[in-house]
Amino acid sequence: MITITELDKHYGALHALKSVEVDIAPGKITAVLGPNGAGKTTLIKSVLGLVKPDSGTITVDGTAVNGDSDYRRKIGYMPQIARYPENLTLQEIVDMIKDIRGYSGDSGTSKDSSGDLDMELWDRFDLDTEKDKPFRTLSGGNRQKVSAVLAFLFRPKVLFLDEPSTGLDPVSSSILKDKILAEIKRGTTIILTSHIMSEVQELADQVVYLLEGRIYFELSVSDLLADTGQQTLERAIAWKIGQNGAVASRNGMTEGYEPADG
Ligand SMILES: Nc1ncnc2c1ncn2[C@@H]1O[C@H](COP(=O)(O)OP(=O)(O)OP(=O)(O)O)[C@@H](O)[C@H]1O
Repeated sequence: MITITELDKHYGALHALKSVEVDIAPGKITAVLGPNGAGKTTLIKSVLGLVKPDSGTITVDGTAVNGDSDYRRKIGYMPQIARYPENLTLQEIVDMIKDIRGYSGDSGTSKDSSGDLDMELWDRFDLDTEKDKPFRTLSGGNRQKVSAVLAFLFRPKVLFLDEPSTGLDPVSSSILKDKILAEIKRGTTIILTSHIMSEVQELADQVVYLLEGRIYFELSVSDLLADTGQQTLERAIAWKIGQNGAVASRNGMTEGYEPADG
């Protein structure tokens, strides 16, 4: 579904992505993991066309990202921090996004008549009660909910969720997880980042682990648990990083270290 080859990105002197190669399988949940500053958001934003890589190629569903902006219509994106015009109400923000995407007419939300739009999260988060509030007055969690609604709204084929549960209460976070799992049944391809390993273990099929801008390993969650003999993803990753890290330092490698196969 998404193929990334030899992707490189510098921010000034900082080498944020180093010859990154990834193949994201269709219809699965892939978690892009790694420590703070590893390059996860840069990688995701490169696929979204929000960051311009120095070199390399990205194709989404067969379309080269640089050559065609229409591929973005297939993509939903829930950013790490939701930023929308602060003075618009929640309803106005949804209407604005619908306008931009060429949906007209019905200004309703949960009662959208076209049926093309997915308002399930709007209803489940009970956002009708918040719809007339300006965005600047919303709590952090409610901002996240708006962001989640907009990511799913146009029934995208590919969904990017950057730390989706941050700021959500447990009930809302469960609602969002149910929605993510339901989308997978519909055949959507989902890429998420998270620092909550229990959440990743619950949701993800595949893990792509980035370290200092490089792919450190790419494995299925089940293989990662089996290979490391650990019960939890958190322990499995700590084990793998510890083991590979020890090998790397024994060999005097850090910056240019190539991880062991799998
Ligand atoms: N616009 C920018 N200008 C300069 N440096 C940037 C910019 N965006 C990111 N960086 C740097 O690039 C590196 C990778 O950042 P990125 O946000 O991709 O990391 P991340 O893995 O998503 O981190 P986190 O887990 O903290 O969200 C970091 O060192 C960051 O400071």
